[in-house]
Amino acid sequence: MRSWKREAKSFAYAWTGIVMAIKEESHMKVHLFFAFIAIVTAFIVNISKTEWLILLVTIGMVISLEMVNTALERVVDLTTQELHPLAKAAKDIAAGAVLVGAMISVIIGIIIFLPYII
Ligand SMILES: Nc1ncnc2c1ncn2[C@@H]1O[C@H](COP(=O)(O)OP(=O)(O)OP(=O)(O)O)[C@@H](O)[C@H]1O
Repeated sequence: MRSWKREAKSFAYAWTGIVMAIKEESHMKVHLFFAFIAIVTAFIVNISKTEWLILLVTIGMVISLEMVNTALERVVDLTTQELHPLAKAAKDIAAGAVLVGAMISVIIGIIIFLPYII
């Protein structure tokens, strides 16, 4: 069984990863900015409990996808410094996953907030 000390260390490493992604990835700052705007707007227009749940899951999805994409970029760069079609495919597909998540989040944002605004 893992000790509490080891669990705490793993948590600290994961937290370092979050901080690193925010510091090093400009896209992370963009996602966090829009998440902040969405959360402030949600408080102002007083969305329902279900809408809060959907909003939080959506924010978590986009930020997590961006972090996995960042990690994958690092692994690809570690694997090869050369230009390689597989490196390009891996990076572009992972970036595409973030784009899918971001587009869905925009649609969800419109569905949640538009009725409160119009
Ligand atoms: N080793 C590589 N071989 C082939 N194509 C690559 C390689 N590294 C990056 N690319 C491609 O070059 C383009 C630009 O990549 P670039 O390295 O500028 O950004 P990124 O690493 O994908 O993301 P970021 O700008 O967030 O660091 C992308 O289409 C990417 O897939």
